[in-house]
Amino acid sequence: MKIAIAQLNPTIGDLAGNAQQILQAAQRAASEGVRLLLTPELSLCGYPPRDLLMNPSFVEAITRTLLELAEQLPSGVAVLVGTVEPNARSLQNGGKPLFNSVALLEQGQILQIFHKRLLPTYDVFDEDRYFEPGKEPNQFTLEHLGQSVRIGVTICEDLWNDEEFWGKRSYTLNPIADLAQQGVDFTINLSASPYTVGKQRLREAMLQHGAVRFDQPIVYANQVGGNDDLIFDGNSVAVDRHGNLVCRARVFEEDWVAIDYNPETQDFLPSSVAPAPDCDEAEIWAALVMGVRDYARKCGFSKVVLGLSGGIDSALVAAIAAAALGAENVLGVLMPSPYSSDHSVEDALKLAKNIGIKTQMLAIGHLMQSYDQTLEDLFTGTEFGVAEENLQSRIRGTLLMAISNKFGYLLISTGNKSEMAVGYCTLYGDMNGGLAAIADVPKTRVYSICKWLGSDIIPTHIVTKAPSAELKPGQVDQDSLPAYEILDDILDRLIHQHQSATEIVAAGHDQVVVDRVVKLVTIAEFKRRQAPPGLKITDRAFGTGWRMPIATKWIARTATIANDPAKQPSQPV
Ligand SMILES: Nc1ncnc2c1ncn2[C@@H]1O[C@H](COP(=O)(O)OP(=O)(O)OC[C@H]2O[C@@H]([n+]3cccc(C(=O)O)c3)[C@H](O)[C@@H]2O)[C@@H](O)[C@H]1O
Ligand SMILES: Nc1ncnc2c1ncn2[C@@H]1O[C@H](COP(=O)(O)OP(=O)(O)OP(=O)(O)O)[C@@H](O)[C@H]1O
Ligand SMILES: NC(=O)CC[C@H](N)C(=O)O
Repeated sequence: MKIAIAQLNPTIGDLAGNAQQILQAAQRAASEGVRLLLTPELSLCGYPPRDLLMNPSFVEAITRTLLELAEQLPSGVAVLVGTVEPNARSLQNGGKPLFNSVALLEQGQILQIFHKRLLPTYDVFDEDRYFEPGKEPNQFTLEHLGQSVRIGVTICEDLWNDEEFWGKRSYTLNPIADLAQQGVDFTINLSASPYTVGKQRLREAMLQHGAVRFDQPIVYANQVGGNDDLIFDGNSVAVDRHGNLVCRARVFEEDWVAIDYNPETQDFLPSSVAPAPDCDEAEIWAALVMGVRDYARKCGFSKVVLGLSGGIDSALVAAIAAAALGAENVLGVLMPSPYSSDHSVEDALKLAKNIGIKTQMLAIGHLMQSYDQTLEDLFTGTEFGVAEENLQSRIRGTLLMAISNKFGYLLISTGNKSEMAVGYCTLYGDMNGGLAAIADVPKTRVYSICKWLGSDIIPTHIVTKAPSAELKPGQVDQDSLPAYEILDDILDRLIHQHQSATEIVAAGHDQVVVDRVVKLVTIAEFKRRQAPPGLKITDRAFGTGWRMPIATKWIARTATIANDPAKQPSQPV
C-alpha cells in the first residue's frame, strides 16, 4: 500500500490557495497509485492561525472550503487534511470552541474527523487558548486490495509525550501508547513543528524510540515554510517498526515523498532519504534564507533594503537577503558619517560586489550637523553623549524607511540576538525595520556562519576586524560589553538553560559581569517589545515565546558568595 506525504508550505488564511495545493498533491497521489495521502497539521488554514481562530467567519470559511475540497478530490486516494472542527458542546460545558483536527476525505466526503489530544501551551504554542483536547484515541481502517489496514492518527504534540524517551518519572497521556494497545498497524502524525537548531536529530530519535517501544511504524508529515517569526523545516520522515529511518523529505523545501507499506510484514519498505545539512551553520543559513523569502513573499514584497555598514551583521543579512530574493532585489545603503572608519565603505562595497547586490551611498554628515544645530540651544551646557550618537542611527533609520516608503521595499533590520538581549541597539534607529532576520542568532554564531560562508562571500576583513557601532570616534563594542564569547555563554545559560545568576557564576563567570548582563537583559525588554518580528531558530527566541514584563523591579542577581546562595538566589532591586 502506497502512502505519500505532501510536505506543503501553506500561507496562513489563504484557504483557497492552500486547498489548491492539497488538491494538486491529491491529483499526483491518484496518478501514482497512492492509497493514502498525508498533509501537515492545519494544512487548510496554515499553522499557526493564532487569533484568526476567534473569528467565526474564519472558522465557517474553513468548514466550507473543506467540504468543497472533499468534492473535488480524485477517487481512489484517501486524503488526511489538517483542519478545525467547532466543539458543539463548548457552550454548555465551558470548554474551548474548537478542536484541532484532521479530516479523512474520500469518495467526495468527510469520512471521519480526529481530534488532537495533547495541546502544546508553552514556548510559541498557545493551543489551550483555542482548542479543546480530544478525548479518544484516533484510528481508521483503510481497505486496500482486499485487506484492511488499521491506522492510528496523531497530531504533532500527540507524539511528544513519551515519558520513557524524555526520562520523566510520572506517566501522562501518551496517545501512541493507547493506539498500540488498540493494535493499529501503524501510526501517522500530521505536524506543524517549528524549526530550531538541531531539532531534527531530536525528532528522529523520538520517532525511532516510539516505533521500537510501541512496535509500530510511524509516518510523520511536517509543514514547511516561514510564517511570520516561525520557520518550519519540513524534514517529514517515516520509520519502520525497528526504528530504521525509511524516508526523509527535503529540509526547508516543499517536497513529496512516497513509501510502501507491506501488510504481510506489517512494515514500511526503504524509500528515499534526503540528506541532512552538513553542519549547524549550513542548517541555520538555509532556515534564515527560507524565513526571509517566505516573510517577504507572503507579505507581498519582492524587494528589500538594508543599511550596509561594512560590519559583520549587515554583511550576513545582505547575503541572506540576496540568497532569498535574488541579488537584483536587494538594495544596500551605505551611510557614512564623520565617525565611520575608512574601511567601512570599502568593506561594504566589497561585500556588495561579492554577492552582486545594488548599493546606494547617502552620506549623513550634513544631516547630523543640521540636527545638532537645531538642538544646539536646547542642549547648551550638556555633554556630547548618547543622544547625539544615536542621532546617527536614527538618521540612518529614517532614510531607510523613506526608501521603503518610496519604492515599496521591505526594510530588514540587522540586530543579532546578543545585542537584542542586552539592548545594544537604538530604538527608532538601527532597530527600524519590518523583519529582523538574525534577531535569534547570537553574535558568536554570526561569526561562525560568516566563516562557513567563506571569504568569496564575506570579505575577510569584515570577519577579522573588531565589531563597532561607529557612533563615536574609536568606539568598539567591547568598550560597553564583555567579549562576545563570554556574553554569549552567559546569555545561553540565562535564556536557554534557565540558569540563575548564581549558577552562572558557579560555572566560572565573573560575578560583576553576570550581574550586569542579567540587569541589561531585564531592562532591555522595552526595546525588544518594539522590535520587528525576528526569525526564530533557537528553543527560546525573543518574541512570541518570551513573555516578560517591562515595568518590573525583579532582577535575578547572584547571591553574595558569603551568603547561602541556596537561600538568596535572587533579590529585588
Ligand atoms: N522602560 C522603558 N520603557 C520605554 N522606554 C524606555 C524605557 N527605558 C528607557 N526608555 C527610552 O529608551 C531610550 C533609550 O534607548 P535608546 O534611545 O535606544 O538608546 P540607548 O540604549 O541609550 O543607546 C543605544 C545603545 O546602542 C548601542 N548601539 C550598538 C550597536 C549599534 C547601534 C546603532 O544604533 O547603530 C547602537 C549604542 O552604542 C548605545 O550604547 C530612553 O531615552 C527612553 O526614551
Ligand atoms: N555607516 C553605515 N552605513 C549604513 N548603515 C549603517 C552604518 N552604520 C550602521 N549602519 C546600520 O546600523 C546597523 C547596526 O550597526 P552595528 O554596528 O550594530 O552592526 P554592523 O555594523 O553590521 O556589525 P558590527 O556590529 O559587527 O559592526 C548596521 O548593521 C547597519 O544596518
Ligand atoms: N504543533 C505542535 O503541536 C508542535 C509541538 C511540538 N512539540 C513541536 O515543536 O514539534
